[in-house]
Amino acid sequence: MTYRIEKDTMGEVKVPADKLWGAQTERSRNNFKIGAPASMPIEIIYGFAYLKKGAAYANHELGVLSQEKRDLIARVCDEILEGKLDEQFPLVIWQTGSGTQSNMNVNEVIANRAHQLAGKKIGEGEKTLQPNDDVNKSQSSNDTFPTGMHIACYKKVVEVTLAGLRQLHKALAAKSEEMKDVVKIGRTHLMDATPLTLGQEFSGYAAQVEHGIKAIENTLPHLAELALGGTAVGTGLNTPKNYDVVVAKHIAEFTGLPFVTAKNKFEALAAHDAIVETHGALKQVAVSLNKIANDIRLLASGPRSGIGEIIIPANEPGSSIMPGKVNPTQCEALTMVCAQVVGNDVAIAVGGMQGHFELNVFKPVMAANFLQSAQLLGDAAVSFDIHCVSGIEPNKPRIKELVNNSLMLVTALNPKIGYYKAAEIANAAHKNGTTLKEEAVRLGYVSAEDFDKWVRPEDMTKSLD
Ligand SMILES: O=C(O)C[C@H](O)C(=O)O
Repeated sequence: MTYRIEKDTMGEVKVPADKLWGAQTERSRNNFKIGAPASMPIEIIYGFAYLKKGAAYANHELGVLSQEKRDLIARVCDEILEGKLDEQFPLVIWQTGSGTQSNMNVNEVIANRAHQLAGKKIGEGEKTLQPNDDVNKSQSSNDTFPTGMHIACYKKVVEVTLAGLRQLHKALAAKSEEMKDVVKIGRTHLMDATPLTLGQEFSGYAAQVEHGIKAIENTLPHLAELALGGTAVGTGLNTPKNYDVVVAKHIAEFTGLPFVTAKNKFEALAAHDAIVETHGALKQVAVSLNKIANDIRLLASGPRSGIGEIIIPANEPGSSIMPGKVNPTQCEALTMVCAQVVGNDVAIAVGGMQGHFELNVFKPVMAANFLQSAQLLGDAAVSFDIHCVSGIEPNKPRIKELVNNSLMLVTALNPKIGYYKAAEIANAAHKNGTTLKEEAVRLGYVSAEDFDKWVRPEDMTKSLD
């Protein structure tokens, strides 16, 4: 491999000649061989591209950066956002907790690429842009990294998570409507209970997802607050007047998202409660989806020896040894995602607890876990819709068999003959292996005609209508 020499305040560093990064990126590559190769999510780098471009525009607008430099920075940021420079960001999550090295990675790449765009060879002649003085002007890692985090996380939640959840919600609501007349036996404590419709059961799932969507949306105003302008400790040292408001305005314009400057920059640097808060809502969604997926796989269990009330799509052979076996694989994938999200929530909570004085230094791990959860939940919701929920069919004969057999239909007799006599009927039917009707008539508590009139599963589902 051929190298060129790059310099920083500590001296000279050999950098692969074909790469755009500089000395500080190379030091980080050498000093943090932890889980390499690159694990810093590219979305964070794209967040940086938005904010560096926004900073260049704000600095120019406020008179501290030339138009020429602004335009060069903006051109490189656009290239980053087009994905043209992805391989120039080789760093890992497990670096400085402020993300300084990733900030410098972006500064160095922008400076070197701008040098090329200015028609020069990297390392030759005076630098067109200085990474710290021009690209990082009016900034610190301490306010840029949280800004990049918020941009990346907000975009991911809106574009992937919420979009996926809305699709799944629609599918569950449609299934609920489609199966609104299918009367089935309810279960509480995993034991037979009174009847309800399959539509009612699925309406509960749809409502859970709807509440999850609202929970996420409720957190977005905090996530929309940007730390940029706080610089090193939140005071805004080395920024022109009004820079925080102007830079947030540019970032909002470039992203098309409602970003605003954080009301309190000290909070925005020292704590990442906004990340904890939105991820808390993602955890709520994971809890809901886990319950829904568990119910669906239990309802579909069998086909001969389980509950078997619904039929889920047979997407692939389930077993390498048992011919003809079909497994609830989408439920399994979804519940694994939920396990990961709940685990990520713990890592994020631990990270969020670690704000020491003016700076939280768990930024990269919090951002990476958040982005993973947001992506997985959105993707899994779509997959669960397409490959499972939309194809669910009720197994009507099995549902009917289980309803008609259920001892808990006896509950309909409570208002007619009282709880004790109804219990006597149920207990006798269970003990003797007979039907409720046989025992009700034999014990002389209800005539056959009244039984047929009073014990009607479909009527037992309607008290909420
Ligand atoms: O990199 C910076 O801008 C600041 C650094 O994180 C520090 O506070 O030491």
